[in-house]
Amino acid sequence: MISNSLQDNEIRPVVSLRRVSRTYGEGSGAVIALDGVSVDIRTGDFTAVMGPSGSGKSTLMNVAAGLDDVSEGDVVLGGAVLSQLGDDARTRLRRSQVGFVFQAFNLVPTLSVDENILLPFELAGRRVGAEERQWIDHLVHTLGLADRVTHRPSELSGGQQQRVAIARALASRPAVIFADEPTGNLDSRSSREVLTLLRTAAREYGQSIVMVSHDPVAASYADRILVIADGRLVGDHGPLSPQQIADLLIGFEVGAA
Ligand SMILES: Nc1ncnc2c1ncn2[C@@H]1O[C@H](COP(=O)(O)OP(=O)(O)OP(=O)(O)O)[C@@H](O)[C@H]1O
Repeated sequence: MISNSLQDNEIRPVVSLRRVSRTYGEGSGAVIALDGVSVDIRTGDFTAVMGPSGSGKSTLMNVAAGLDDVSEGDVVLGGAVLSQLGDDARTRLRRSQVGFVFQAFNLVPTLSVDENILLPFELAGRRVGAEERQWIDHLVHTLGLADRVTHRPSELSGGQQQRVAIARALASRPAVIFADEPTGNLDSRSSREVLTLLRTAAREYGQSIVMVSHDPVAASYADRILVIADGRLVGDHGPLSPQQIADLLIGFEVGAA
């Protein structure tokens, strides 16, 4: 059963989806990627979004982050209804409220580690204040990147590159970070480091994180696990073990067949 998360937590959710549908294409070729999804993403939670391939996970992330439009329903991010904002206002809101971590790291190859981490400030046309600089230095140290700040991404391991991407996402303290398969390209040791880091960011810094993943081990680090199948929200769980998550997903793969 899907719990009513508003009752579970009195703090305002960081993102709310209200009866959100997203259809791609038209007529007989139309694909319903999301079908009437309502969910509150709780502030300070590390939330995993799971489901079979093609179930709508990336679409959910893209509409929740304001990267894609909804066909029906509303997304409320940082107190604003995204569909009521023009493109510029939405871009500004995204820059100030949202951080991203992707499987492909998305670091700028010609910039150093430090410059990559500062990129969101550059894009927002903001100067880094003294307190922010302290926070970034703290992140760089905590993430074991202190002796790498002048290096280029190509000089780092995959795990180190992903840590830079996470430092960049955390640097401006966005309201929410969306991570799409953040450990997809990493070996198991680097994956564990990155997942521990995301969990620590939620627990110690109150950072809200939404992670899309196929991997039951990755999702076992989360506080909450949402399961999507055929564009619908079909499960909403507290922390589970990798085995419990794998069993859940097998149920949906079989159910969908
Ligand atoms: N731009 C698009 N145009 C047409 N169809 C799309 C588009 N984006 C997604 N879809 C379709 O919408 C459905 C949901 O796709 P989505 O990428 O959200 O699934 P997913 O759960 O993230 O899949 P995967 O785990 O394989 O990445 C799929 O059937 C997909 O083919």
